[in-house]
Amino acid sequence: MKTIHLNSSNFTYWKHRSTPNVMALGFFDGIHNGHKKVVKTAGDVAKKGNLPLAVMSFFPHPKTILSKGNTTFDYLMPTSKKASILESLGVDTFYVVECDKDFLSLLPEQFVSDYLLNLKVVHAVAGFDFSYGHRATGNIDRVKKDSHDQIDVTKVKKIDFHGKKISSTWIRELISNGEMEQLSNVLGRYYETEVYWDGQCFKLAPYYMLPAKGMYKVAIKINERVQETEVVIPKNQNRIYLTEKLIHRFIRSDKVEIIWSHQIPVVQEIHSSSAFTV
Ligand SMILES: Cc1cc2nc3c(=O)[nH]c(=O)nc-3n(C[C@H](O)[C@H](O)[C@H](O)COP(=O)(O)O)c2cc1C
Ligand SMILES: Nc1ncnc2c1ncn2[C@@H]1O[C@H](COP(=O)(O)OP(=O)(O)OP(=O)(O)O)[C@@H](O)[C@H]1O
Repeated sequence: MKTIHLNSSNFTYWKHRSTPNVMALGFFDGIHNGHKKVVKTAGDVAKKGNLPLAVMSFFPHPKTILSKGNTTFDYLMPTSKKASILESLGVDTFYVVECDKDFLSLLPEQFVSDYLLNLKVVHAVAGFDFSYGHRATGNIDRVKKDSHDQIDVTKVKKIDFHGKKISSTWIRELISNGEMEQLSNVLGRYYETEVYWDGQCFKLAPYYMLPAKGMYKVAIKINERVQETEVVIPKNQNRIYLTEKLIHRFIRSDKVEIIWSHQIPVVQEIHSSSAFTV
């Protein structure tokens, strides 16, 4: 899979290199079951038409631009992690459009002509609630008309869990409440974060979300070796402490992933001093 970071300076270059394709549209933070359905639907259309499968996402998230940096935005995963999951879903080209004020000001019809038609999209796939264009007034039903019938569309129906729409927003809420077990049901897999060892504890790599303070059952993956253990996140600290000495000695450069299983109820207040370190 090729990941292409599109911006106003390189757009013409990539436009000339694009070929007719089927494209799935959306931000896709966390790649939950709803997102997977959208990408798989686009994949089926691509296969039928013998066309490559593309995904278009944006960075940073439109909300960070619209709030003029006034609200913090918790990403579920960095673009690189999104890319590796999309690759596993059979995506050929992953476009990440640089999101800025000018991009967000595009009228829906401009977005269709400048981005979709120019990148030779012949079929666009998005969920029932995908919005785009100035004041978010564009929707997938408009794409066909705005492209003068050059782009066919498929709108994916709502994927829910026990009646509630699966969304990145809901997943963020579950993480900030430490509801990791429920989160795995909604996400369709365990939440995974990359972390790094600072000599005493783990710190979260950028663009991942730290669960609420508490004790958690996790699996720690180091260079493909997986070990189950428990970790503690103390109050008001962006740190993750081990509760037992692990045989493995972490090196600062180790690529470590934490796979979050569930929260363990604890009676007393958790302080960092109560957490052992290796
Ligand atoms: C070209 C383009 C222009 C957009 N302009 C706006 C805008 O003016 N106002 C807005 O609230 N959202 C705008 N959005 C954001 C989308 O409506 C939507 O919120 C975004 O794609 C992220 O999806 P999500 O909020 O479902 O995660 C725009 C998106 C695109 C692709
Ligand atoms: N539960 C769902 N069922 C069907 N389609 C979905 C679902 N969730 C998202 N999509 C679609 O997947 C694409 C990417 O969605 P987007 O990133 O906006 O996700 P989201 O989970 O709704 O995010 P947020 O909670 O931030 O609004 C869009 O086309 C969107 O319509």
